[in-house]
Amino acid sequence: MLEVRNIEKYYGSKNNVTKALDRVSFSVAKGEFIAIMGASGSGKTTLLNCISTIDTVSAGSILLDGENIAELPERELARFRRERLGFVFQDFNLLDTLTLEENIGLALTINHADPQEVQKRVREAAGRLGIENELAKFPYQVSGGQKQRAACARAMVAGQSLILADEPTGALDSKASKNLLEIMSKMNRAMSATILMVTHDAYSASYASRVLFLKDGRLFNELIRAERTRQVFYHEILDVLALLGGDVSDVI
Ligand SMILES: Nc1ncnc2c1ncn2[C@@H]1O[C@H](COP(=O)(O)OP(=O)(O)OP(=O)(O)O)[C@@H](O)[C@H]1O
Repeated sequence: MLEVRNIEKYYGSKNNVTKALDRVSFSVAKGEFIAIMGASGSGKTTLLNCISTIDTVSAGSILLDGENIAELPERELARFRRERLGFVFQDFNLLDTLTLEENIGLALTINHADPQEVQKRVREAAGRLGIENELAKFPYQVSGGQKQRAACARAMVAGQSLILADEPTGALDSKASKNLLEIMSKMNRAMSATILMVTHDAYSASYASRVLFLKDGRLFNELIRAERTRQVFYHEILDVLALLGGDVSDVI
């Protein structure tokens, strides 16, 4: 469903060019849970920003459900993001003046969905994520973990094809992180949600079904979990990170 073909991304001008992505190619099947890892500056966020249409590629193409997103006209980008992509960011990105219920249903409301249908879908998603009793509250009235679960509900409530998560556990303590990762892997297994998650944390990555490693803007390696337990997979991820170099204490 997602095909990244030979993408390159340069920043800067003539005399001062940074090659952030260098001929990166991979594809993602529906229902995969993919983690993208790599040292600081390896291009993870740039890759996610290009896929989310927040940034544009310098060369190559990105196809989502067969559609080349680089060719989408500017005026269609907002709708494309709202309808096809779900976002989960480190800092939650919920609107402070809306309740969790309103936040989760925002994309549907903007699309003029029937209010009763919005309410039904929001409650269903909230129920799956265990925040059905928090819906009337504002973001400042709930915990970080609950905020992030609301962000996950928002990311899937409109039937978005792809959930993009950038360091989703970055602002959570270890208990809330574990809880969120279990929820994400449940969304992935039970609802076939397709998830692409950037993380520098091996523990978070061990919940994915496949891990892509970036080094200096290039794909360096990939690991597939297959039937291995999460614990075994976690140790394999640490081994690749050690190979990648850099400070291991920086990545666990
Ligand atoms: N807007 C920009 N202008 C110029 N250079 C940039 C810009 N954004 C990123 N870069 C450069 O591109 C490279 C990749 O950056 P990117 O943010 O994608 O890395 P990352 O792997 O997400 O790092 P981190 O883990 O620290 O967030 C880096 O060398 C960075 O300095």
